[in-house]
Amino acid sequence: MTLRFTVSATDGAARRGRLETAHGAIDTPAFMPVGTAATVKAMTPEAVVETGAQIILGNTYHLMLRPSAERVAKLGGLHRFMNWPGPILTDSGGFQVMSLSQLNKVSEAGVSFQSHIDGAKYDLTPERSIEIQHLLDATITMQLDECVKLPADDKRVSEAMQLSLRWAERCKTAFKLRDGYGLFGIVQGGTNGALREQSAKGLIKTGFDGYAVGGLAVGETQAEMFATLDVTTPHLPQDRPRYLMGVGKPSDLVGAVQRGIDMFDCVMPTRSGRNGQAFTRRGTINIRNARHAEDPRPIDEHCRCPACRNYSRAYVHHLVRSDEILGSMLMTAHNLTYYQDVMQGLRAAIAEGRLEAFAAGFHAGEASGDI
Ligand SMILES: C=CCOC(=O)Nc1nc2cc3[nH]c(NC)nc3cc2c(=O)[nH]1
Ligand SMILES: [Zn+2]
Repeated sequence: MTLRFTVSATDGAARRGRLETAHGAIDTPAFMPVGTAATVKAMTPEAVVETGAQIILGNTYHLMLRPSAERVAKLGGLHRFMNWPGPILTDSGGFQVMSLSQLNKVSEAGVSFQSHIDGAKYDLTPERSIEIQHLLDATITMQLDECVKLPADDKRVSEAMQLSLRWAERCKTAFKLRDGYGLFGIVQGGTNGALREQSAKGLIKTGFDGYAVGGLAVGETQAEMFATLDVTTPHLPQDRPRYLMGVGKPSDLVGAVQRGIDMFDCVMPTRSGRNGQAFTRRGTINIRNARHAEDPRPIDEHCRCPACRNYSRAYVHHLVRSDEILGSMLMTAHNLTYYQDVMQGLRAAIAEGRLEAFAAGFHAGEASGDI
């Protein structure tokens, strides 16, 4: 095994773990800020470290188009290029090809598409995706998969899941084994328990360093997402990390950790932060709302972030309303800090066997309003 994952405590299906990689260790459950174009938008690497994040996500689709994987490799790889010293997980590009590119077509060979930037044509095969992620020097590489938007009929979901299994094999064959680097398979199967079990068993037979749960947060309800996790994670190995992609809002994180998920990534804290949405222990506020225009209090008086330590809601309201760059910086730092504090709370609660009480307190806080 090239990635060492140890579970130090469990509480129900939840696990407190640690993943050792070539670029540093990750305490799980962990949230990965999204660094799409080799940057976590509006944040320097130092600011990202200060939030408590240990690992970030890079997007293969964006980087292969601009500046290209070959150029990043020539410049020493993604860690050097963006001065991020810790682990980086890169996606395989498949999901973003389907959601961002034009004229994309899926075949047994892979996905062909035209760049949304300049219309240039690309063929992304499992082998090329692995090669691109190798050129980026990704710490954790993701298999190329086919994710189906929900709702979809079982036949469609089953075909995509079987294709993803065949691509998983090809990715494993193409992946260069290096100590401290890993390759994750992706479980597909929509909200269908039998298809999820078949996918999990197929991936385990091939063997991966970690297992992602794909095909969720694509239009289903939170209840459907949780129900799918309930019939998926029990089939996954206890001694390997589980990664739920594209999730989510804070209550998604709490519920998914309770169902055995160890890793997350989501654009919500960064993207919605730039749009004025601030996450707090008592729910979310939109700082653009007029009621904050003269509020001298910080966004969250318990928060340790640069925004809450040094600025009023009134000032951040002014910055965001004025579309000032500092507004994006402060909102992003706040939201990422809040997300990391939720993860830290979950890790401590699992270690001390009080996850249920933590979750109850979390939900009570979110429902309390008066923010
Ligand atoms: C992202 C890391 C590695 O992912 C892949 O290489 N492929 C992949 N990405 C996804 C991303 C998702 N975002 C959401 N909601 C915002 N749902 C998603 C589902 C998938 C998926 O099924 N596969
Ligand atoms: Zn804050």
